[in-house]
Amino acid sequence: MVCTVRGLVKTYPAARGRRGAPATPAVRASDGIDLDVVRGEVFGLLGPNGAGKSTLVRQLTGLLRPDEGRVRVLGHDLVRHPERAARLLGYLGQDSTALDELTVSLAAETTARLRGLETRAARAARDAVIEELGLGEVAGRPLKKLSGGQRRLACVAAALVGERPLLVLDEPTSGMDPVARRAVWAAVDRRRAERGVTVVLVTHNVIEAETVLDRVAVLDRGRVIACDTPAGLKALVADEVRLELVWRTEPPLDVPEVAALRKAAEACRAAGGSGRRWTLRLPPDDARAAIAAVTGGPAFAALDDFTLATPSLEDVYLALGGRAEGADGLVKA
Ligand SMILES: Nc1ncnc2c1ncn2[C@@H]1O[C@H](COP(=O)(O)OP(=O)(O)OP(=O)(O)O)[C@@H](O)[C@H]1O
Repeated sequence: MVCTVRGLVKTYPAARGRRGAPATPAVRASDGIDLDVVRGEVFGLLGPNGAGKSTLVRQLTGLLRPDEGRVRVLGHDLVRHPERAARLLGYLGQDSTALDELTVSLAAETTARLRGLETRAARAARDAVIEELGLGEVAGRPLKKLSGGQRRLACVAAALVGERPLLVLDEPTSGMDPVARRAVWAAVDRRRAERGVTVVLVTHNVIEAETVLDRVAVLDRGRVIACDTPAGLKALVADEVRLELVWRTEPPLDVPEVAALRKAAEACRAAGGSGRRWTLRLPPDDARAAIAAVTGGPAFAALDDFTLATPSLEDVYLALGGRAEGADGLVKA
């Protein structure tokens, strides 16, 4: 086992409001979390904004001390010895400004040196990761002068450089274009395949979650509400399909079938079932009947588009009772 978490509890204390700002209540951001991550797997943490994902990974990396519970990484107790984390894992936080003044090249080289590589080895590792992530053109520029996506990519390069048996990446691809995202996932996958590196990954992006992750823990309000393979999680909602309807302007609610569907759309409001775009989760037969109703009758003129899809992790998340406002974040990211 690379990483074991038992009974993890972390409460951020209440804060008094200052200068007219409202007081904030205490938040139990980790509420009794148990997790086991095995060697060589890409383990995802999925959940809405504020679910407690970053709080969890910051405790996994020794940066935040839990109130209760145990964190063991590669045999080390990181609650008692948080300083050991730096030797064991490569961490990419949500916003990393520490490297801002350095050039991409120096950021990678310095990190490699800090991880114990000799000068020559550090330079070789630097060149390899810059090439691997397609950063060659911007290698000589300081991070603070790069675009958001390039900057993030440079931080990924620094997180990956050197040989760490565990990588903890908090939304590594946020703000990146598809080419950069693909390069990051390929780099992660290569480390897993060639070196047996284990990866713990926070992501909002459901598509990514389905393609790169071996297992996923779904977090909600500081608790793990499900943990399985993407396929295993999807089996939870296998008897449903997702129907999306897009209306040209206002939905024709005077058509009885449409008015009836609105109720189902509101039940799925979390996924955007209001306004012009409706998302419905229905048993296959009901979805077929709904399509017949909106494409065959007077509603058709008002319909712009529709799609029918098998369930995604997002549907699983909703079926598990995830919060409405969070699901949006899951889809967009
Ligand atoms: N330093 C802090 N002080 C007080 N409360 C905090 C602090 N950091 C996080 N929180 C609260 O703890 C909860 C969990 O936050 P956390 O950042 O772990 O969530 P997250 O799942 O990573 O969210 P996101 O997807 O938005 O990054 C939230 O309610 C948040 O407001």
